[in-house]
Amino acid sequence: MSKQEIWFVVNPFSGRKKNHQAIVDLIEARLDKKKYQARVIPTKAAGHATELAYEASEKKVPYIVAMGGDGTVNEIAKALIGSKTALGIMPMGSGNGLARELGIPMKPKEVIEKLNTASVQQIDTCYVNDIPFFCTAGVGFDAHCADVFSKLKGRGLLNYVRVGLQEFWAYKPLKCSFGGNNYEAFSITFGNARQFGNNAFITPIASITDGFIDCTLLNPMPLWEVPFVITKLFNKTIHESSYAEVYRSTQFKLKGSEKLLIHYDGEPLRLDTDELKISIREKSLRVMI
Ligand SMILES: Nc1ncnc2c1ncn2[C@@H]1O[C@H](COP(=O)(O)OP(=O)(O)OP(=O)(O)O)[C@@H](O)[C@H]1O
Repeated sequence: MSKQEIWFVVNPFSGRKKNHQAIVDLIEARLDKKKYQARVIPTKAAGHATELAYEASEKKVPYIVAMGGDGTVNEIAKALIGSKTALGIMPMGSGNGLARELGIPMKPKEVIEKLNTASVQQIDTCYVNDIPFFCTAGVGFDAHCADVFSKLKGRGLLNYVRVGLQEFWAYKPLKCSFGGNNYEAFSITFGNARQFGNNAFITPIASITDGFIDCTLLNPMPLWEVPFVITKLFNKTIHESSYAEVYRSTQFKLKGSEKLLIHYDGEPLRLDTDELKISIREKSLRVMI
């Protein structure tokens, strides 16, 4: 059997205090050399991973592994939509949403073992306007926190929780019209996958292969209810909360009262429009599992 090319695209700045070189050494030592011919490529700047993924796809490289956090995964995955090149993930970030959703282990040694016997599956891709996302995207409190979080030096779940608690006090609900109703919503999240990352299941009954987008709208809640809602977020029952409204469709539209701040796979972005269209392209991304 001829060897198959596999590229490891490494974001050297991903993760907190991660030893990227030690993981590269582990890949060289443990990746099945009879099966794969590996190439390790560090990114030079934001956006470089997307260029490399387009190049891999054009050159018909069968596999490209994103070695980084959800930002790097998103950069690579968006270039592979509709391509024959399959995405692998070596999780290095703090959320690792898509990796967790696909059952990819968090320990590098176990990831390499899994890559050695990997099969390829096709998953759906969602879009917020024309921006692809693979786990979740949304507006409201989560987008606001993603924006605050992106300006911090510290990463990790603890910092997310800190930002969330700090921002809750001053947060003003999002005025918007959605599904024919006017809302002042705490947050509205669209899920291709079930979780934000960190095993926080915001759309817990979503499936990444069903051709549908799940939506969880959270209505404003008093502070004393927050611990109960957070518990539901982590034990996959937020859809049963009395503050939640859940919807499933192949398309959603939303109109805000000003230019919208969104997050897509945890990356914040201020749009130039007050309108959102969420859509889906079924089974459009090949992933290694
Ligand atoms: N060489 C580079 N120099 C500067 N920025 C880079 C480089 N390579 C990638 N990036 C950018 O770094 C951003 C964050 O990367 P990534 O999500 O992989 O790590 P992370 O922030 O540690 O993970 P998480 O968001 O899960 O905490 C990405 O949006 C990407 O554009």
